[in-house]
Amino acid sequence: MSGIISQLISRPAVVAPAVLLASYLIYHLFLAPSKLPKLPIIGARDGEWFPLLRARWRNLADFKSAVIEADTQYRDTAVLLPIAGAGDMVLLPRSEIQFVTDQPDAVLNMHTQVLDSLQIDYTCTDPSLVHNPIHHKLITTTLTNQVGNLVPDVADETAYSVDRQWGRGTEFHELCVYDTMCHVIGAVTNRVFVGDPRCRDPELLRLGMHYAKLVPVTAQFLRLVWRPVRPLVAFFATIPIHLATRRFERVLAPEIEARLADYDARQRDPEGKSEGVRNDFLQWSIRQAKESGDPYMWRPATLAGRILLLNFAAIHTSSFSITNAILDLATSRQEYIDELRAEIEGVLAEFGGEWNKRALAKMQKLDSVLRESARLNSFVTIGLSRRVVAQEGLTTPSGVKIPCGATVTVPSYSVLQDDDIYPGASEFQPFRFSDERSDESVEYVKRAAKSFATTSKEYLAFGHGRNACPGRFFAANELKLMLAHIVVNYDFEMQDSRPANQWFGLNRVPPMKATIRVRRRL
Ligand code: HEM
Repeated sequence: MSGIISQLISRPAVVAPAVLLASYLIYHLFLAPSKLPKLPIIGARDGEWFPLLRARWRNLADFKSAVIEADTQYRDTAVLLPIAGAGDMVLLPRSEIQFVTDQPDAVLNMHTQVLDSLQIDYTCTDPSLVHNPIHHKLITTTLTNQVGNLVPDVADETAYSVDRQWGRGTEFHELCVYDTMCHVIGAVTNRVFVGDPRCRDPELLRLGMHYAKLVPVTAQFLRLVWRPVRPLVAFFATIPIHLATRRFERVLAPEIEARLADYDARQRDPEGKSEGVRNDFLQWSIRQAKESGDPYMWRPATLAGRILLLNFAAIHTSSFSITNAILDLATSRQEYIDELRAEIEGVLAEFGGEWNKRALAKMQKLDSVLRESARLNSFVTIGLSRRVVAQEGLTTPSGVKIPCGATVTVPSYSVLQDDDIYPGASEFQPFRFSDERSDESVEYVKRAAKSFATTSKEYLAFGHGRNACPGRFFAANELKLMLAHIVVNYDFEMQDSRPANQWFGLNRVPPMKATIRVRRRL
């Protein structure tokens, strides 16, 4: 064996490329001059070798400490936040949050950042769907406008699905909050995406959840792989994603084909009956695709691919939010639950027992519980991550020059946990925002700005500015209906302490194995 090795290293044809490769790696890993500004490096230790490299891995392994170090030591200055796989980001101070949201897309670009952080060209079976995300327009326009009309469907699916997951037994029984709520969110959200009965197809739901888990994990792994070999590694690493996508397309194909045939028949006979036309995302997508005149847009695979992307954007975010809210309530005080229940039952009685948009808007305590829980537990730890795309770079108000290609971000976690902004910030105060909204000494516009879906530079759970989450108005209504159904129909066995959230790379997620004991109310 040692003979073969010594033969190999004596051959110039082997040694020369090996030396070249090693030199390339050493140069790029350790010696290449950084184009980034000279700023304090979060996670680096005084006097140590290769501070940037070590900080990258240290920060990835313990991101909470990185975020806290940035906040406690450099609250008012920009710092370098190196993270293995995510690059060396420039974390701007909170005083520059508005500056970030004010920048046009031609200077700071969210889309370019998303393409890279999710490794879309590898992880998406048809990347053109993300490069041309026409479904976003439907979220901000049709979905948001239809939130009121969708309330009966969402309420119906919520009742069906929660009862299936949590049961109707009147004795206390234990269940895993995250697992059960993931199913509920999957079914209710897909009721709005693809309608009834497809939203109850267990295979469709399983694939939606599976895909939503696979994409971020695979993207995180790929970002750690050296760029020149990434296409090869991605070819194998993304096989499960592509299989899940193809299966999802197959499950949804019969529905899409039937609807396309129906759409064409209606177009041929515009005088014909219009009843029976669905009011869900798939139907809006078909109309949008047909109106575009581009047959690629109405291929069943394209339409199904867009629904799968929506599952990715909606399922985890919403499941985390509702899991957190339930855990917060079940580990708070019975009086809070009684007060919340009284509000829901009172308002519902005013509206003749019928769920509608106006009734939901009146339930300000319910809204406050969700906003407070999202504040306390937001999965967004650093936010508004945007790529500098202006060739000349970006100069911040404090004079830091950031080159084209770098990524800027802001300290969401630290802002959402700040005692000066939210007194007693580490506590769950369910009616924090409804109390502020009922303070009539404050002008109306300011009070209304405390509703769940309203973003600000101090409330970043949905991002902020032009690129803030477009699905947040729908999500807020869906989660309110869901929590209301649970609070009115189930009792919690109160727990003394809340299981802690976990940090998973850059994100903070609820304790996914946490259980509670519930019973159906008589
Ligand atoms: C409680 C649930 C949700 C939370 C906490 C949440 C949070 C977020 C956040 C933080 C962003 C990034 C914003 C930024 O960087 O400025 C985002 C983007 C996005 N969200 Fe949500 N989201 C939720 C539900 C939904 C739902 C239900 C949908 C779809 C119906 C959706 C669709 C999207 C899309 C498409 C984007 C990307 C926007 C873009 O690329 O411009 N989200 N969301």
